[in-house]
Amino acid sequence: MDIEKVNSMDFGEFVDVFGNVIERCPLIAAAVWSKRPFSGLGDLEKHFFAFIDGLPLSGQEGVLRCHPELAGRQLPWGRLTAESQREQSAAGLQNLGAAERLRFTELTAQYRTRFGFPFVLALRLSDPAAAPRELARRLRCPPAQELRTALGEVKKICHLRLADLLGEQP
Ligand SMILES: NC(=O)NC1=NC(=O)NC1=O
Repeated sequence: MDIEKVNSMDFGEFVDVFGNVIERCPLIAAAVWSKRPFSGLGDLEKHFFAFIDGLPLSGQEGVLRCHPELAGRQLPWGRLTAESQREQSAAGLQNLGAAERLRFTELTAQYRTRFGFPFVLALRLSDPAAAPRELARRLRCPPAQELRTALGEVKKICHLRLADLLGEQP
């Protein structure tokens, strides 16, 4: 899809297409629509990122809380979105061994207890086998720093999903 097509979308079509580039946060696409016309992928994603950066702390934490836990567990509030399903299964997290899955589950529980939101990692840009080590490292970070790191991962996921939708190299 080219950027002219994006700029020609009405509100409903735009939110249908871009509503999940930030996991389960269609409001962000709804807000970004009013920033059209976009000059390209970079301009489009700049508006998604700016919306996140402009949120109050509660809103930024809310964006993170909309992300599914890793390790491919079914969510208490329903199934994974198609994008998350693809990203998590491609990362092989659904195939973790029993011991790995237990360690990962324990770490994600400690992480959520400490920070109040799930561990977010752009799986397509990271070595899945290193995910538990990355989780353990970030678990020790100060909350304000970890919030910034986690939002950075949300932006990486957003970039990849936008690149997919526009048919561009991520
Ligand atoms: N908690 C997460 O990191 N979730 C995810 N990372 C991805 O790359 N896709 C997800 O669903």
